[in-house]
Formats: sequence, structure tokens, C-alpha cells
Amino acid sequence: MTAKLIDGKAFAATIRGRVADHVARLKEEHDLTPGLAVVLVGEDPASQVYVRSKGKQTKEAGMASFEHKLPVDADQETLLKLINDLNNDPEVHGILVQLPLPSHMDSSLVINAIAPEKDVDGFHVINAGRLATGQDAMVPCTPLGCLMMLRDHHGDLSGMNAVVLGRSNIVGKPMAQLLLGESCTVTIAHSRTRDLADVVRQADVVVAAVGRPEMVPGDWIKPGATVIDVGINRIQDGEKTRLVGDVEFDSCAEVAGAITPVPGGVGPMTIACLLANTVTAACRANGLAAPEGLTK
Ligand SMILES: Nc1nc2c(c(=O)[nH]1)N[C@@H](CN(C=O)c1ccc(C(=O)N[C@@H](CCC(=O)O)C(=O)O)cc1)CN2
Repeated sequence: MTAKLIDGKAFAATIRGRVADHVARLKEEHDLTPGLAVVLVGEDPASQVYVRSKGKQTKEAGMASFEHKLPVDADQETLLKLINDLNNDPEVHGILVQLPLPSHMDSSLVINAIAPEKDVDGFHVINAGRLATGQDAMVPCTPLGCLMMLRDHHGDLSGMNAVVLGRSNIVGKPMAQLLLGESCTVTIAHSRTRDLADVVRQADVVVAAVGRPEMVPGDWIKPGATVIDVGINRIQDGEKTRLVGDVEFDSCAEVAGAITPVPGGVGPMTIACLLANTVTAACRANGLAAPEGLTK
């Protein structure tokens, strides 16, 4: 391996430390404790792990954590009523509904029921619009985490060619907006992109968020490029399973200048950025400046 490893696990710990410091200052100077409410519908095992981890890390940072669990067959009206109560609760500065929701629920409608200023996932259509138009937004946690790692590694990203693989509303599109905001030349590539390998080969920065295990081989990567792997795919490996990203780690690491691993790359940054967004939401709700180093 020749590429530098971008250690998301270690960087996420640094972000959580900054969050905890800021929370302590908010308590001391403003008698303000940021609060995060996480809503889980159903019993999806992976979602249960993520929700537990969010609650634990929220408390460790000194913030208030509120967990709400609804049964898998809860009706949508019950969820909307809960969201409305949380929208009106002054102790709650951030609200997150864990995805995926059960199939009888309309995810867009549910997300858009969250007050935009409390939408710490940054998925509300108002926040998507604010991000796209360069206004203060709540920024989706995974792309925000990727941007923080890229800035930490490169400093200035201006003028770089960035290729975002994947066009989802929660990763691909906001990631492209963030990179555009850094004055990168941005291409969003997807399943219908022609000559995909050649497009990716132009990139100084590749962000892979397609959800297809090890789709990007090393010979698609420009020598020295930075590769950010958003994929978290569990694959069978003999009798066992293991996690892999959307890029073929070994072959890409031979060519790239820097690369994130899976696990231990983008994933841990997602929850760290959720904590950061909650602090940002609490500050904005109280007319305070958003914390430096924790926002875009
Ligand atoms: N409302 C939301 N729902 C979901 C989101 C989200 O951002 N908001 N993202 C994912 C799940 N997710 C957080 O919710 C998440 C996924 C993975 C990780 C992570 O740290 N992964 C580890 C590996 C974990 C493992 O061993 O399985 C890693 O990459 O190192 C954190 C958060 C979908 N739902």
C-alpha cells in the first residue's frame, strides 16, 4: 500500500472532543444544554446498534439524549404526532428519525415534518435548498464528515477535479454541493454515466457512494488521487461475513495518494457530525454563533 490512510475513527474522536468542549462552554456561559432526540421505528438490528451508539455518544459529549421507540406496526400519524411534540419541545434542539422506516411509512413526508432548524440529519427539503443556494443549512452528516476529512488532508480544495459516484439525496447530491462550495470542479457520476472509468480517472478527489461492494478498481484511480469511500457493504467471505466499501481497497491504495478504510473511515464521522450538528442547532436556536471547526 502506498496511499496515506485517512483514519476516520481517530478524526471522529477529535471532533467529539471539540463537541464536548463546546458543550461544556455552552453550559457554563449560557446555561444551555444541547439536546438530541432520536426516533426509532421497528427493530431493525443495524438501526438499533446505530441508535444506541448515537445515544451513548450524545451523553458522553455532555448533551441531553432523548430516545423514542415505536413498534414496527405503528401508524404514521403516531410518528407525525411525536415529531410535532419534539418540534415544540424547547429542550430538544435536534431531531433524527432513524432510516430506513418501515415500508408503510412515507419517509419524505416524515422527514419534512421535522422543523428545518431541528433537522440535524439535514434531509429536510428546506435544508437541501439552503445548501444548494449557499445559505446556512443543516448539512447531512455523512457528506459533512467526508468534507471535514478532505479539508483536514488537503487544506484548500479549490480548483480540484472531484467525482462523486452516486446521486442519492442523502449523500451524493449534498456531497457535490459541498465540493462545489469549496470551488472544486464537480462531476456526479452514476449507473448511466458513459465511460465511467475514464470519468473517474480525471478525478483528484473521488467520493464513492454507490452502495455496490468493491465496484471501483485501482485502475480507475488517477495516481495520487484522494479516495473517500462511503460504502458500508457486508459481504460473505467463506463461512464468515466482512464489511467492504464501494472501492476495492487494496488495488486503490496502491495508486491513490490517500484513502479512507471501511470500517473506520467515513462511518464513525457520520455520528461525530450528528453531534456537531446538534451543537450548531442549539447555538442557532439561542442566537449564538455556530461553533468553528464543527460546521462547513
Ligand atoms: N436518519 C439517518 N438514518 C441513517 C443514517 C443517517 O445518517 N441518518 N445513516 C446510516 C446509518 N448510520 C447512522 O445512522 C451509520 C452507519 C454506519 C456507521 C459506522 O460507524 N459504521 C462503522 C462500521 C459498523 C459495523 O461494524 O457494522 C464503520 O464504517 O466503521 C455509523 C452510522 C443509515 N441510516
